[in-house]
Amino acid sequence: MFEEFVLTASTADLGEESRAREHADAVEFRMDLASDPLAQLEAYDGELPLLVTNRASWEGGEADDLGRYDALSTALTSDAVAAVDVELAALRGNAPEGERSHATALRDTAREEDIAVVVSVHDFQSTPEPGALVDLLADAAAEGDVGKLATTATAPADALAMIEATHEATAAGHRVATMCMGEPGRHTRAVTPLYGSRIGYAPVDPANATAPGQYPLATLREFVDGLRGDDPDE
Ligand SMILES: O=C1C[C@@](O)(C(=O)O)C[C@@H](O)[C@@H]1O
Repeated sequence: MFEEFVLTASTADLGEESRAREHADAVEFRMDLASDPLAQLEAYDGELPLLVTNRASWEGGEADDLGRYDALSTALTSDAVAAVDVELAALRGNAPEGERSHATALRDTAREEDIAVVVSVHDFQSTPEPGALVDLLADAAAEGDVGKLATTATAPADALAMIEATHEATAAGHRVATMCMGEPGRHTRAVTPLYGSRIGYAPVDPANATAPGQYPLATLREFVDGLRGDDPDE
């Protein structure tokens, strides 16, 4: 997974998979936003592979912090799960007590099961300058199979910084996924795949966006394929 760009339908409801199938390559299952996520996983009989995310509260999610690892470990036993998201701060140990050992053990389990590890970083306030973004991407990519960075754009220059950092990190050999949150950075979701970003996130139904500035799934698919010049009939 992630040899090429993967468009995920980001959702808390696996029942949406049938509607996502036409446009998405995978589903990001936001376990922290879902009701009874493990029951949903057990009942899942969709076609799209799953990226499971159980975002910690200290990183903008709603999961019970250390408790989320139990649910993630159970999720990794599901055949449908092809990738798991882990926060860089958890792996690097500058997160709350106990995170590092849990995150490392989860990554070990994922590797044993041949499940890809997406190591993520979020900045809900701002977008640092490109050099700092490249450093974050290099750190995240070194800890897993893909280093993912989502920052908040408050001006067009922030979007430009993210595009530049995507290009530089990819040119340096790091496998990354990048995007800006917020209106001025919205277009980065369509454009960074041209510079190497490997994952896109979009809601099937715009009312259920999992981050500010996401395009609806069908729209992002059209933008990414259109900018790449892919033939829509193929
Ligand atoms: O980390 C990410 C990226 C994201 O925050 C976005 O900006 O699209 C959406 C989240 O669901 C996902 O886990």
